[in-house]
Amino acid sequence: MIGDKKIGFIGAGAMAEAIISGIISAGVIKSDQIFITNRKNQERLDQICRTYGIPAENKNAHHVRQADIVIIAVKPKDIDLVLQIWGAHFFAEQLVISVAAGIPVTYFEKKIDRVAFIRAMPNTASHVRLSATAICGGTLANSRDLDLAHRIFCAIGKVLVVKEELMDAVTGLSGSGPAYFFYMIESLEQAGIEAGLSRDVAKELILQTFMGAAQMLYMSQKEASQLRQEVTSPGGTTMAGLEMLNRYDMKEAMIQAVLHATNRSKEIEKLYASECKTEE
Ligand SMILES: NC(=O)C1=CN([C@@H]2O[C@H](COP(=O)(O)OP(=O)(O)OC[C@H]3O[C@@H](n4cnc5c(N)ncnc54)[C@H](O)[C@@H]3O)[C@@H](O)[C@H]2O)C=CC1
Ligand SMILES: O=C(O)[C@@H]1CCC=N1
Repeated sequence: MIGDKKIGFIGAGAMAEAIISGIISAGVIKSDQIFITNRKNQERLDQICRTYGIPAENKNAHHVRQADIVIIAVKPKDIDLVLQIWGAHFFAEQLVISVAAGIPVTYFEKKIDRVAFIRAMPNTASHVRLSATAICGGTLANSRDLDLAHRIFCAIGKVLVVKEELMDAVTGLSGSGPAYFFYMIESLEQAGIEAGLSRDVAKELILQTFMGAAQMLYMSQKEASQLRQEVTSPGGTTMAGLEMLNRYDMKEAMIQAVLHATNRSKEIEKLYASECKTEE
């Protein structure tokens, strides 16, 4: 799907691994088309290469620099160092995709003005090709670049092209989203145990219930609220359970979680956007 193009990863952490795992299993790329580098942690690089069949010689910063597409997957705090070290090496025909939360595309463009940048916000479900990814392009990113990014992320889930101003909300909702679900599952596991089930049984029941409910909603024309009502018999067990979720204001907790995460992304963005201005 992306032909013989090479993809280079700067950063070999959780998000890089999720993307690598997804694109290899989707068959969009062969392992030997992937190049990767990581700061300091050689063991981590070795582990990723072993797991995904990436040839040992591809763990090479020089090769990553030569890749057709470079995916920057380091924490926002490490972006500056990456741009310092790598900035001079990016070349005009390259497409650079950043998955860093909160870093505006203009920040990259101010530092390096000859390269097409795309900001992407996937999530770790890329691993299993079920990511929800949003992308937006910088000023030099043309439709061919967006199409290329679209094809990469489409292979590992759903892709939405959004205006950059929406990226913080995307980050707070679906970028961080898997963590909210894992947290709910952790809580439900504990609940199952307190209700008398073993951890294994509780986990199996919850997982199947989540997958079933998600699939039902996905396939149905009905709203979540309607499906919820169909589970809730008057005076029954679900009503008793939901009463507690309302008493402890679970809805408000979820809303605040997403808004707080969105604001955190905005804070990071402001930090970098203001730095762009002072450099003008
Ligand atoms: N983990 C997640 O669920 C998601 C993360 N992201 C974004 O992806 C980026 C990476 O996040 P994670 O993978 O979770 O972080 P991580 O900490 O697991 O991985 C980052 C990796 O980058 C390496 N690194 C740091 N500086 C480097 C440099 N100068 N050159 C090469 N490698 C360097 C670190 O050694 C580390 O292995 C972040 O910007 C985050 O906002 C986006 C969506 C979801
Ligand atoms: O927690 C974070 O900052 C990253 C961005 C989205 C998910 N993880």
